[in-house]
Amino acid sequence: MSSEEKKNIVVIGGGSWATAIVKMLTDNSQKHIIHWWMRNAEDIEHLKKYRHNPRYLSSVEINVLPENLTTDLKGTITKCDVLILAVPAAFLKSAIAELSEEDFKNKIVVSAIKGFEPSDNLIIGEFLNTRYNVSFNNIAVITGPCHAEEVALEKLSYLTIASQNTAVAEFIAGALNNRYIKTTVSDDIYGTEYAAVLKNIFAVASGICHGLGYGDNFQAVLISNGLQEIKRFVDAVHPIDRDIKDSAYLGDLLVTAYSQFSRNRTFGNMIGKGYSVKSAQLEMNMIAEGYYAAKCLHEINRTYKVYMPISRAVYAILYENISPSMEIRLLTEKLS
Ligand SMILES: NC(=O)c1ccc[n+]([C@@H]2O[C@H](COP(=O)([O-])OP(=O)(O)OC[C@H]3O[C@@H](n4cnc5c(N)ncnc54)[C@H](O)[C@@H]3O)[C@@H](O)[C@H]2O)c1
Ligand SMILES: O=P(O)(O)OC[C@H](O)CO
Repeated sequence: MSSEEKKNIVVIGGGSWATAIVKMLTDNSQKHIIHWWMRNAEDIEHLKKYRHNPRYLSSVEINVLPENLTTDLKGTITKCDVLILAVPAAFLKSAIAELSEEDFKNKIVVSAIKGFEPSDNLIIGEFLNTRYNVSFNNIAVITGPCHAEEVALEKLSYLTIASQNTAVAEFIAGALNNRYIKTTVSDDIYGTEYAAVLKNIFAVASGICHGLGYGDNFQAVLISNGLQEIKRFVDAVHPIDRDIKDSAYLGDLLVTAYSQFSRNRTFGNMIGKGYSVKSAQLEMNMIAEGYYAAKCLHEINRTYKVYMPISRAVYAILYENISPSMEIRLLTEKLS
C-alpha cells in the first residue's frame, strides 16, 4: 500500500471523534478523497449546507465535498478503499447491520473505537476478524492520548496507529498526520486496543473519586494502580514485549483521567456526586465507553482472573448498586 497513492477513505460515525478524524484527514497534505457517513439525514443536510456538524464540534469547518457526505453506508463503502469506524462500540453492530462479509472484502478497516463490542465481549479488531472475516493484515486501530475537542482547536496531539501489517499502519499514519497531529506506528494491535478500552474504566473511577471529594494525592495513587491493572491484564491476554509507559498506554490513561474534556471522568464524577447511572447518561450528550467496558471486562476476566480491584469496584458501583463512598473506601485498602 503506497503512501503516495490517493485513496477513497470513509469515516463512519457522526460524533465528536468522527468529526475530529474527518478534520485531521482533510487537513493532511496528501489529500486523499474523504467520504463521511452518518445515520442522521438531517445532520447530513446541515453539513452540506453549512459545512459544520450541528451536534458535535460544531465550530469545526468541514471540507468534504457535498457529494461525499452520505447516509448511504453500503453505497459509499463500495467506492472506498479504507473504512474508519468511529461510532461508540455499543452501537457499532446496529450501525453496520446492513453490511456483510462481502462488503469488507479487500478493504482496509480501521477502528478508532475505544470499547468492547458488548454482545461478544470482543475488542473491535477481533470482532471484525471473527464476525466479518477481515484479515488482521487489513485491520488497524487508531489510539493514543487525543481528545476530539483539542483536535478542533488544532492543539498538538500524538496518535499511535497499530496493525500487524506495518504497511497498513504506515499508510493510515501518513493519512492522519498534519501540522498539529503527529503519528507513530505499533504492531501491538491487541495491547493497544485493550489498554485504550481499559483506561476508560479508570477514568470513570477517577471521576467517581473526584465526585466523592478525594484529592490529587489520592488520584495519583489511583492512576498508578490503574496502570498496573492495565499491564497485568494485557500481559495475561497478549503477552509480548511492550513498554506500558508509551503514550498509547500510559499517555492515554493520563489524558482521560485528568482532562476536563474526558467523557468517562465526567460521567464518573456525576456518579460520585450521587447521580444514578441513567440520570448521568441523560445529562451527557456524549457516550462514556467506560460504563459498557466495565461490564464486558468483568465478564472477560472470569476467564483470565487477573487481579483488578479498581475495575471490580467500578463494576460494583455501576452494576451492583453498591454505594460509591462505601466501595471506594474498601478500595483504598487495596491500593498502595
Ligand atoms: N471523543 C474523543 O475525544 C475520542 C477520542 C478517541 C477515541 N474516541 C472513541 O470514539 C468512539 C466514538 O466516540 P465519540 O466521542 O465520537 O462519541 P460522542 O460521545 O461524541 O458521540 C456519540 C455518538 O454516538 C451516537 N449515538 C448516540 N446514541 C446512539 C444510538 N442509540 N444508536 C446509534 N448511535 C448513537 C451519536 O449519534 C454520536 O455519533 C468511542 O469509542 C470513543 O471511545 C473518542
Ligand atoms: O477521555 P474520554 O473519556 O473522553 O476518552 C477520549 C479518548 O479516548 C482520549 O484519548
